[in-house]
Amino acid sequence: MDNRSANRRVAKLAAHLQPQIRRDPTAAHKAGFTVAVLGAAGGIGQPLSLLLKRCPLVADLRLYDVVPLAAGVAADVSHVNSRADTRGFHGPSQLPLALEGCDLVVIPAGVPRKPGMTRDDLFNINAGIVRDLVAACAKTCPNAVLNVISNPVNSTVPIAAEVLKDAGVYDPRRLMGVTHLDVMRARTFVSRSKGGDPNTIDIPVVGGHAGVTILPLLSQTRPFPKGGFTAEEARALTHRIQNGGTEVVDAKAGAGSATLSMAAAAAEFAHSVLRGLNGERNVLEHAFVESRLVPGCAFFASKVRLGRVGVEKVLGLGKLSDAEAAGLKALTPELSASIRKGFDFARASIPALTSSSTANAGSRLAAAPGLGA
Ligand SMILES: NC(=O)c1ccc[n+]([C@@H]2O[C@H](COP(=O)([O-])OP(=O)(O)OC[C@H]3O[C@@H](n4cnc5c(N)ncnc54)[C@H](O)[C@@H]3O)[C@@H](O)[C@H]2O)c1
Ligand SMILES: O=C(O)C[C@H](O)C(=O)O
Repeated sequence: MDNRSANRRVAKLAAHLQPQIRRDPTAAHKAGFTVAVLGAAGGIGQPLSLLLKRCPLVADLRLYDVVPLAAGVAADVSHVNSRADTRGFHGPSQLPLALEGCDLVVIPAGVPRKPGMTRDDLFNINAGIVRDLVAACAKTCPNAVLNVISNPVNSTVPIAAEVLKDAGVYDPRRLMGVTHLDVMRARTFVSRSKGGDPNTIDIPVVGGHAGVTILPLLSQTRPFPKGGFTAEEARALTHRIQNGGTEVVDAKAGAGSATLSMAAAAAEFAHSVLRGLNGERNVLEHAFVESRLVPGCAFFASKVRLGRVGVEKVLGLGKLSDAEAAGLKALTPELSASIRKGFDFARASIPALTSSSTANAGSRLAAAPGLGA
């Protein structure tokens, strides 16, 4: 065979293999992603770090906390035999090192609820923690996807958005509040009461992440249970899903809130984000993101399609039952007020945060497409 026909055969083979390489989810894993957990020594942070160490898409895992235990957690997790290089960082001086080059930053830093508290009662402490951590992300890894777990999510995500805008690096596609635990709870409680496989049952949970702002759309359960839901079943299941967090807070009796189930939810959600960044098509999850779905709510949780840029598309709410439509109407004032509270806090405290970044404000924002739907 002469050189030219050999080259043609190689080119033909390469062209034939290329689509397979693109489709093969393991093909791009070779590079892997750099992921940081901020609050890694905490109740969520520790099991989340362990689960991320096991994630095949993570090549470099950075575990950061304000307490020195971060180093111990990293030493411990690093012995798990997976490819992710794992290092611990602690204290603000090491935060930029933890964030350098990150593709994804997961933020469970902050205080949890005790019995009798609402998530909003955490605002005074957690708002400042999230503001400062996101400011550090804006500076060191402005292109990273941020997954915000710290409560109250309905306010901390708007705070994060304002901080990113102030730094001129806001892209709504890369900012997500993690509401996946609500989806997991819906799958668990509905499949237990009505049958179905909790791994595959699909139940949209929309709105926000606090009490009545958590709105499961049981009428859209797929596969739909035989006989459907009676009004009483739908009411009881909705109530349980909305109060799943309080159920755990009360059961832990002052020792914290959901940590293990949340770590599982955050790890599963992070894995989906990385699958999207990795080029996998049609990765669908729920997240609290910038949205135009509901007037008055600049952020809203709904089904989203994840891709190479983060959130590729905010999907619609579908057809609601009468009870769900009433639930949506009822949640809007509370969610809207929580979002406004986050915006107001950020706007009031940002001038103290960064004076030099103000000149850049909006430069990237202007270029970033909004998340419509
Ligand atoms: N989104 C959700 O569905 C969901 C579910 C469960 C819990 N949460 C929230 O997650 C947060 C954490 O819960 P937890 O049980 O892990 O609490 P925790 O107290 O066990 O852990 C929090 C960790 O954050 C660290 N931390 C505090 N300030 C920090 C800072 N500035 N930088 C870095 N780390 C910092 C602490 O040292 C601690 O290790 C709470 O706000 C809780 O309400 C959200
Ligand atoms: O309920 C909490 O305070 C923690 C979390 O938001 C949850 O839903 O479990």
